[in-house]
Amino acid sequence: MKNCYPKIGIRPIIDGRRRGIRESLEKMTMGLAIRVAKLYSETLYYPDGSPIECVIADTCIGGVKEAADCAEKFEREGVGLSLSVTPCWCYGSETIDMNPSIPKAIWGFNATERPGAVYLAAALAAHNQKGLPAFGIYGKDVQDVTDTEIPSDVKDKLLRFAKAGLAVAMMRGKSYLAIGSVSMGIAGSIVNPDFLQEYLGMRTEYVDCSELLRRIQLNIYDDDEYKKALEWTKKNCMIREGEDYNPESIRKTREQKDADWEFVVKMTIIMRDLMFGNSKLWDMGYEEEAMGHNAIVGGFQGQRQWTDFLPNGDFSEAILNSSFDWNGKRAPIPFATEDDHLNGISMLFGYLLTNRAQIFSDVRTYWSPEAIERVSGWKPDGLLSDGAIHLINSGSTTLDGTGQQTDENGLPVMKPYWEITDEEVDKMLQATTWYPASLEYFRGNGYSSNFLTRSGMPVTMCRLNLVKGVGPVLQIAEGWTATFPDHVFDIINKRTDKTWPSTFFVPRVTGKGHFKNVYSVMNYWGANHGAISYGHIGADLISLASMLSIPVCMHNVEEENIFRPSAWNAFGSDPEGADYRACKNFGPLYK
Ligand SMILES: C[C@H](O)[C@@H](O)[C@@H](O)C(=O)CO
Ligand SMILES: [Mn+2]
Repeated sequence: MKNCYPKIGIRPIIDGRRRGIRESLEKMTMGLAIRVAKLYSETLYYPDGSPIECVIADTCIGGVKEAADCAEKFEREGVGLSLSVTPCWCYGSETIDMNPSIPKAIWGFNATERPGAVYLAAALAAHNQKGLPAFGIYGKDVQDVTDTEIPSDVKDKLLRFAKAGLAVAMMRGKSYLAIGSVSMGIAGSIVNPDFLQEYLGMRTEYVDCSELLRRIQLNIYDDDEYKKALEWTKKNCMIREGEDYNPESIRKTREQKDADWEFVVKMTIIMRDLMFGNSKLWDMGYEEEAMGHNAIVGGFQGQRQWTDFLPNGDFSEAILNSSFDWNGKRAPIPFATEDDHLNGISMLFGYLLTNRAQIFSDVRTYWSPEAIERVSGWKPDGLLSDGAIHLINSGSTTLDGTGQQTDENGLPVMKPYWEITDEEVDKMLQATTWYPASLEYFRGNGYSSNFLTRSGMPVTMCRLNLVKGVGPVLQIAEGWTATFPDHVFDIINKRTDKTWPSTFFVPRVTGKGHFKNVYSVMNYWGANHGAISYGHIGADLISLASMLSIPVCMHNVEEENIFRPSAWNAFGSDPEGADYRACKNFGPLYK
């Protein structure tokens, strides 16, 4: 099946003067475009694991007619972002990409024989004057005009721009599927269709939770898949059902517990079908249900009306967010607990930038070194010497968050699904215990995944918040996962919800501002949830936020890695304030 992901459009720009100049530059200019396309298709992947596709303009672009022909080709071919490349002087506003809704960048080759950098500056000035933000890429070192290498500083920027631009293009036109309504007054679960529409180009689809019940009661799911899923769940999850910590007086019977397992497996299939549709339902005569909601991310209210009498969504959310299920390894599905769409979208950002599963967590407790020592007698050292933030949540924590995948050096990692081995899938399942839900919270039972994330993974926690009068803002904290010695964890774990998965997060601190210390990161976090991605992806998130006109209110990314459209430089020399002013000036992409 041919994928319909957006492509990267590459525009070789040339000096239009015939009878000498243009002819002498054709090969070199087209060569640059071909080399960038090669870099992209060899380095970047779509969420299904297939290589990124590029479309190069049919001719070099020396003037407006060729720019228009290229725009027409890009439209036809489904281009979602464009990169212009040139080694020479060309004609600024006559050649730039004028499509206002796709991210744009220009690479001006740094050679001196022909002035690519002069074009870059002229074209960026034209972009800024016309209110069409574009990223400028200019290598630090002069290259020979015959040099076919792309220097590493240029590569970094080319890739950062492409990853962020592809994320913008991939979410556009898709839906957030809200199953249920507002959970326990959590502001992030007041799903905001204007934000999704104007900033992300996305729809909001709402489905009442009763749709899950209808499909369960009327058997509107693929029964063959259900049987297969239940077998798999028996073999891989039910055998790791944890001890029932509930008071004996309210414990469920074995029969009830087994029925609850069957129920949560059905819920998982139905939630996925609601998001993406399922052709099997068409064959069963449910043509409308077979279509799904064209979702790319979703969330489930759960608490309280549903969980007060029916099994909770913990199993379903954890499995949807993982890189595998009973059908084998597959792309993880960003899915938010408590229908916190702001965390769901934060997860979507991380997912689209990395192709990796995302951890959803409550940002629960700051454990200071003093408090750790007081309760456990153990004095934290090393990574933990300034304490840690305990991330924990009943539902959506992906099983990839166990940290049971390893890289070539044996270090814990969360990989794109196509790089995960079957053995690693087994390890993730083995590291997870499924506890009967805490019935005081979840009267309807369900099963919560429990594990402790392995220490030493570089991770980035991010979070979108909506602030009246400002709009969306993004916060970003890069850091690492950490663990305590077993006896210390045991003490800490028993003080909290011991049926839930735990990740201890130590942000990289800077000694000042929001990142003064670990405490300040917790203290300045803007909501009860965070989305955690593998890797230090703060710089990619910053580029993505700037494309979407979302200011970043808190981050710990080194200044030299911050890459925003050139116009941002015209809003003052304090980068954070300039970001706010630029985002306000350009406004949401789809307004
Ligand atoms: C069981 C509780 O209601 C939790 O779900 C609650 O602490 C939260 O997760 C709040 O985000
Ligand atoms: Mn929560």
